[in-house]
Amino acid sequence: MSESQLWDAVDTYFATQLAPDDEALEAALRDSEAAGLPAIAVTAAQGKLLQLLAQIQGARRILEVGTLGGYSTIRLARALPAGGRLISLEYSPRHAEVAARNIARAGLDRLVEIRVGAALDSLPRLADEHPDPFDLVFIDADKENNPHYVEWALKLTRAGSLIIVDNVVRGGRVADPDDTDADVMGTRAAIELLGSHPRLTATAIQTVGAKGYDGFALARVRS
Ligand SMILES: C[S@@+](CC[C@H](N)C(=O)[O-])C[C@H]1O[C@@H](n2cnc3c(N)ncnc32)[C@H](O)[C@@H]1O
Repeated sequence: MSESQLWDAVDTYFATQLAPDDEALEAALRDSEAAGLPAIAVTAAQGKLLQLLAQIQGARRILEVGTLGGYSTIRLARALPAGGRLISLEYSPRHAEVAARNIARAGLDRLVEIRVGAALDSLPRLADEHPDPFDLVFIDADKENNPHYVEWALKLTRAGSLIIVDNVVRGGRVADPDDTDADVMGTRAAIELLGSHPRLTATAIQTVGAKGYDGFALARVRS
């Protein structure tokens, strides 16, 4: 068995025991695949981690950047109490359409709003509405804009809010200062911002699993 097959087998075991997909999550993945969306949603175990983090956080308001087919959106929205709210920003109208159906099937459409467009256009519009602060922000879209998304997350949160940035390892390239790939540079800039910003305290964790070698960063807004 190769290393990645082993990671996959252990992830499947953990997901089966601890984070099994129910009908709505399975259908979300199935319909996303049928609609030709890329298979780049978080894994089952990661989705459950997001749900647990939102629950531990007591999140009532969640902002997501990057909806895809709504798999992570469903996990996050399941952590919300009645009357909670999740706003998810998605560039692709096609992805948003598939996600909206998946979210409705999961019975979460009253809690979730998908806003279509480039997130860097949607975020200032959202800020203009002076929304109540978000308790958790999940950043999982175009990686080159990660530092901008962290900056916007800071504007839209409160002391104690949690900011999660996904896929920060870039196959290990994040540690290479000479790498000029836009996603790597965006991710490095986000990590450096998380580390240097006076209002944030953060860490990042490397992971292995069904999606191979990956990782995420976690930051708490401290003031
Ligand atoms: C990795 S996928 C999100 C996966 C999803 N969070 C999940 O785990 O189920 C990234 C998504 O971000 C969207 N995206 C890419 N660039 C974007 C942008 N500038 N603004 C908003 N969404 C964007 C892509 O269309 C894609 O659907």
